[in-house]
Amino acid sequence: MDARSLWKRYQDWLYYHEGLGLYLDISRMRFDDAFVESMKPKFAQAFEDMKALENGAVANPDEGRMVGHYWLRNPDIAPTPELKQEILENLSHIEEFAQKVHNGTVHPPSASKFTDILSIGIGGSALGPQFVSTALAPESAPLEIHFIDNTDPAGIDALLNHIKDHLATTLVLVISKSGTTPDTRNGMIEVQKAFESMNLKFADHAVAITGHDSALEKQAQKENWIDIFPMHDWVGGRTSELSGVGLVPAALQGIDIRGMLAGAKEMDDATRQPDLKGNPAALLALSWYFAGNGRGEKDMVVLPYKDSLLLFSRYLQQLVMESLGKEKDLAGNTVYQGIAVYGNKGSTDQHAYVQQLREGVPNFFLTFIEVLEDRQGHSPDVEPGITTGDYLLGFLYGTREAVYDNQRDSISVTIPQVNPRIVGALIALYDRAVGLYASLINVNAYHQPGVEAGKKAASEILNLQTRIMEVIAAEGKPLSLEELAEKADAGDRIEMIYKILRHLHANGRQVTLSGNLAQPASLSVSAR
Ligand SMILES: O=P(O)(O)OC[C@H]1O[C@](O)(CO)[C@@H](O)[C@@H]1O
Repeated sequence: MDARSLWKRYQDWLYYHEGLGLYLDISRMRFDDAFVESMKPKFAQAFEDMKALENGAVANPDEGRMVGHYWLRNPDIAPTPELKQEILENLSHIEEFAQKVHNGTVHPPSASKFTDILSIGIGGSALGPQFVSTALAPESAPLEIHFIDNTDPAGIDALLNHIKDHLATTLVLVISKSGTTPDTRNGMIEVQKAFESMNLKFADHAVAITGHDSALEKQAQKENWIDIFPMHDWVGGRTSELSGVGLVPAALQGIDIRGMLAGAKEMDDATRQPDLKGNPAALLALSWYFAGNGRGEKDMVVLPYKDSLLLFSRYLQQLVMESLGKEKDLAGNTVYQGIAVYGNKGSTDQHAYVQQLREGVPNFFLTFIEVLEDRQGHSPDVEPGITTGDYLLGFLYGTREAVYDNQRDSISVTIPQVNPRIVGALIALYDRAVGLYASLINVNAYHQPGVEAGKKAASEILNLQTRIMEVIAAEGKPLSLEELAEKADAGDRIEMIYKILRHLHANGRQVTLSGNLAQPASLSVSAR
């Protein structure tokens, strides 16, 4: 297409949200009118599905749950007055709590104010708060936030070491919808022990954000933690940033949570429109469908050209991949759906993998995110009449052009600045795009059955560890791996037994491995 036709196509397909000052440009996705026509019936259905979902249909049929994250930003559309009331009360609860922490009404036993937050959670109970903190936490936030989002002992040590001088004034948020996620529970137990080792009472520092009646809620009640915020049954982990999960940490950091909710509501209003061209989420879903033939054949590379949006791609990775990556569709057919998402930020990534994007395997499409405001305040020239921000713009559009010229498609989202309203709007834009796309490909976007298999297998490995340790202790003499497997009644798990022993041995735990490490079958194991 020549430059003039592209300019026309740009204008034909440009979406602009006046209130938010947000632009969406899908002109560099090479679909034609026939494709758009062919998608219209699917979109008509997707808009209907979304309407039903917002009205309280059981849109997550496997788990028998409603899907209500849209109600959080507009309680007036909650399906019952009780739910509306609950949402409003929770919001006031969050704001009052943050205010009490800020003014010292809620304070640690040994100091007048909390200074730090330690947030323990994983997946949807971490990614949103991490993204929002990086994007929006003010320079001198009333509390500085830190995260434990893994069951990595060295990672926990590094974090605890970093905040040890502030532990006495640290407020701990334990965030888990299920209240049973082992990674989160492990982090919590290690943090509890760190408090005890400094003669600090953990309960006086702890807040739970969790589902009703969960093990975590019960523990918090029994131990009389500072406070408990609910996670609703009808809000999924990956769409929970605008529930207590994201709002409690954000409010504590002094981030304008009403602004985030307002931006999300404005975007929800725009993406509710049953009009393909006038609905930015539908335009995204259309583009994703086109890129990957509705089968996720191309990966989504997300490149925000702004450091503060670095974690947006990681946030979207869970939102998109956990929602769309499904083996079965809603009719039970095997479909192996999904869209792979990766990316960090521009222009940084141009010096990492953009070489391959420009010239290598054409198995992706790009999403550029441009922020119009360079910085607050004046930018000095780095060359006559040219600033660092001009360079960033040049690199973004240079890359867009270079990849397009080589048959690689891209979407561009342009926002005026990174502020709470816009961040809320971006979250809402992608929530809806994922919901619509899921409807186009007929999958349940709101469950995650695949994650359970890994969790179950992990728990079997831990049981196996307990079993073999019992055998080793009872035996009192060296055993070959074969003998151990047989005695533990796990003849088919010999490789796993070897790996458990290797790990225990490397950490100086209860076992000693003798023999040739290069030949696992030659090893024998005894109690240390
Ligand atoms: O909030 P929870 O229940 O601890 O779950 C954390 C994450 O784990 C998952 O269930 C996947 O294992 C995600 O869907 C969720 O966001």
